[in-house]
Amino acid sequence: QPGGLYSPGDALVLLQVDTLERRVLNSSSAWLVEFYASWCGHCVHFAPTWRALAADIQEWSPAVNLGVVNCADIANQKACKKFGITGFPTLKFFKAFSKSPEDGTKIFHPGDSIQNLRQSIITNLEMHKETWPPACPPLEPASVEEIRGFFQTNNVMYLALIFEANDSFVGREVTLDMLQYENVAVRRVLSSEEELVKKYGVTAFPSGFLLINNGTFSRIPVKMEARSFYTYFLRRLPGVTRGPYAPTSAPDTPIKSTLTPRRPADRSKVYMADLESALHYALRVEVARFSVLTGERVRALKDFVTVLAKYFPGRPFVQNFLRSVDRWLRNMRESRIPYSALERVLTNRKEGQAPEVLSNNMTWVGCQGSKPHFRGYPCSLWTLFHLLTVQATRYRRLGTGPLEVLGAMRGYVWSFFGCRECAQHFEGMAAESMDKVRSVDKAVLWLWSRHNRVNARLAGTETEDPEFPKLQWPPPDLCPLCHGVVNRRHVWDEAAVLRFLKAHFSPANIILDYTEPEMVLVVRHSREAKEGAGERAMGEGEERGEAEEEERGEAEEEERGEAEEEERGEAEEEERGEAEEEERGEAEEEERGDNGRGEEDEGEERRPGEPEAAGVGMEVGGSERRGSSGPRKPSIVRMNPKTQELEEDIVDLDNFSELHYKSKALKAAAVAANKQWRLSKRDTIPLLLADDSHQDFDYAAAWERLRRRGRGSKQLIGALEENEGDALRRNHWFRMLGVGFSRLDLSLCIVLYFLSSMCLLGMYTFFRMRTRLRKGRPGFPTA
Ligand SMILES: Cc1cc2nc3c(=O)[nH]c(=O)nc-3n(C[C@H](O)[C@H](O)[C@H](O)COP(=O)(O)OP(=O)(O)OC[C@H]3O[C@@H](n4cnc5c(N)ncnc54)[C@H](O)[C@@H]3O)c2cc1C
Repeated sequence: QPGGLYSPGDALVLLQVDTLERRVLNSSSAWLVEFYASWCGHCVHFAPTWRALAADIQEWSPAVNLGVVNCADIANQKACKKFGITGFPTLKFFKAFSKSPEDGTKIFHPGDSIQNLRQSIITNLEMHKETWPPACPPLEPASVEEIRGFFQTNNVMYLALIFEANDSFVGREVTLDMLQYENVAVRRVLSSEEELVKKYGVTAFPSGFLLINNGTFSRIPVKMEARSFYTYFLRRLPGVTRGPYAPTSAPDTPIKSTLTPRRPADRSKVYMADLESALHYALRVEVARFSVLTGERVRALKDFVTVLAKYFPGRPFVQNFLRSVDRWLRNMRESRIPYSALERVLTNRKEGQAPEVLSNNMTWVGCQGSKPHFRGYPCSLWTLFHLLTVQATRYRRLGTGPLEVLGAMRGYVWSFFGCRECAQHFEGMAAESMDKVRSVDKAVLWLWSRHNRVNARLAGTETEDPEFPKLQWPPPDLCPLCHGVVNRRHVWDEAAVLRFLKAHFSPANIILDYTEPEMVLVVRHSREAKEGAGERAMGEGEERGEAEEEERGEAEEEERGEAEEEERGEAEEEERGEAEEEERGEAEEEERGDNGRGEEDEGEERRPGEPEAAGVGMEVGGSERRGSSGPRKPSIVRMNPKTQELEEDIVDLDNFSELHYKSKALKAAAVAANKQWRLSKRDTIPLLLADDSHQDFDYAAAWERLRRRGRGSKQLIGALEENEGDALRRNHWFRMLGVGFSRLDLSLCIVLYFLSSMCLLGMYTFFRMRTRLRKGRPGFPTA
């Protein structure tokens, strides 16, 4: 499993999307499957136990198999959803010959002890009623009659009897341990079976007796009356051999493993790639685990998306995306939202003058771990929420109170965060003190201090990436002023910490390295959306369980989604956009006022996503952004100077992409205007400005550079040409008439033609009448 916690060397079956159902359902053995997410700290913590359990019961495999599925692997996402997995780790037991994913029953693993888990497997095996796994020996206690006629009905040399109390598992464990061995059988006998106890003179429980088919018997001579001693003794008996069963440790399909190259990252920066990956994972993977969102989850999602739409300082098309999802959710009055309906909104579809796109790539940069299972999503989620708490201090007027962002985080973590034990820990901290937070500044500090508590708890555990030790943060090299010593004890200077957090989690400190350029995203996602629509249509036929949801979702989507998007959407966008703009403007003014008074040493305030000046106590941002205002030279990629050299190509490609896309956007705007779509001044002016500023850009040369760049670029070029081709095909009718003719132009021509004809006809009639009148006059008598 690429990036997973387990490897082919472990004694368990690594299941993937293509093997999960095939292996687990309709199997002649039972299965216990761990569904995990490689980024989940508790899964990392649990992995050694699961691995050890697999090794411990490896010999039970003809009766019960142990498997694992990494649900963090996007390829497995749908399969995990189908199996009803909403949190990690989840253990599900599937009886032999289970028919559907819903047949799995959750197994709780109190204390994560191997013994508890082993016993739990036995208890579940015993639940088989009609369809007992063929390779599993009987586990129920033996009776006097069965023992009496045992050698007549069973062709074995030995019968081992384990005398034990009713609640002991030793007998059943030894039975399963020996199931692959021939010429020997094992039965447990309860201490309450008096006749047998008396017959063999049993005085201690547990104790083992060996009966041979020649009628003799003796006590099993072991140092300790325990499972491993019995098993060891029985496996070495003369004539006892291992049967033809082979342990199932090899996976069906070869493991594809792609090593992700290490991306150089600067610890003093925040990376947009991490933040966008967090958004994608949170909205399209974590939320997607629930086929239907109800009650608390609906509220939690709405709150989360609202704070994102308000405060996330993203690239414009990401902000558009978030606002559009927020608008859709706010218009949803029902307390029940099928994910299939939400999914359509979360799929990037909107192109044109205001693209709404969120990448579905997961690229970790500042959150990249030394191994794939370290860091990643949880790291990016912390980063996202720190950023949001800081952004909320900048736009106080937009906020609804000091708990707005923290409350949204609490709701999100509780309702959706896949690491369920992490969610419980966080909820514990929130319940303890979150409601005591009285200001947005205090909210920033509350999250910082609680995160440090988590860091302290996890330091030195197996979830810690050795290359990124869990320190109390920020360390002195990042913020010397944050640290002090009083009475030889370390103390935090909270005012300095707050200033540092505000600078660190500010838009100016966000680096765009490794983000996908806008145009690449738009082209790729529109293609994926089309493919996705096709797949969904096919999938609906197959996935009967989900059919109802899908249908309802589609109907709702059709009724609501499209109507809302098209009818209400535009009007609301304008209204709300303008209202928020105003509010932001006011907030900014106010904040500027505050800054003028010198309360916060933060420099000029800006709207989310706009550049800002350097913060305090650290090097923030690149020089090209500092203090810039008005139209800037187009550069959507702000490279970290350290990686600039390495990534020269990416800058070039990104610049090209942006410029090309903007020119396309301008064309789209013209088409939109012709279609009589509403384009406000606010929309068109930046587009015109953008295009003017790019007039000297040589597209032909850029295309050529792309072409020369070989295989990697071919896909992109293909996609661009395909997209371009689509547009051309759509417009060919107009192109035949010549550039610049639109439907509106043609209609105006026809109307003018009609009016001028009418005018000529009128004039003709008028002159004709006058001539007639004149001709008739001489006939009249003159005075
Ligand atoms: C809500 C929540 C609860 C969690 N609970 C658990 C749990 O109970 N058990 C478990 O094993 N894992 C838990 N995790 C995961 C764990 O906290 C880490 O996120 C994960 O181990 C990755 O660690 P990391 O080294 O990338 O740094 P993280 O702790 O994820 O930090 C990410 C980045 O934030 C910055 N940072 C670090 N500390 C602070 C701070 N105090 N204030 C501001 N910024 C900071 C640093 O730049 C750091 O690189 C939880 C995650 C979340 C989001």
